[in-house]
Amino acid sequence: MHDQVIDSAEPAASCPACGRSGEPGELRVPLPSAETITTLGEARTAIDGLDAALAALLERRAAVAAVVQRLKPVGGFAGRDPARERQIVEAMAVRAPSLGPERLARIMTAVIETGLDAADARRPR
Ligand SMILES: O=C(O)C(=O)C[C@]1(C(=O)O)C=C[C@@H](O)C=C1
Repeated sequence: MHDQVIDSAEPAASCPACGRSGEPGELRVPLPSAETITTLGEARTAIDGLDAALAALLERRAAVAAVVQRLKPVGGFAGRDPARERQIVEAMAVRAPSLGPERLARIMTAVIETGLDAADARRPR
């Protein structure tokens, strides 16, 4: 049930739900379809697998966003780019139509601000 492959330049990560390895630099995750789930236990297992994948993606996203802060002329919260943030949300809304741009904007604002905060905490002083 490995429907999605996410490429990266890092070594292989195992599937958070079933432990199977992908190719080096890939995260392979099962994408359960909600229609086939009939019990609370199945639903929670599916959510746990999706959350494990989300955590791996959030960790990787934060690391990449920290690199962006070092590359930008003005990084961190001072270098916030609302147009870029809107572009990110619009692109995600195509893939997540049931959430839509307003809800995704709330999620991504939290993701982006958390990433900026983590990058700031990691920055050498
Ligand atoms: O693309 C940028 O300029 C970034 O700083 C990265 C990022 C992000 O986390 O995606 C963070 C802050 C900006 O407001 C927009 C996007």
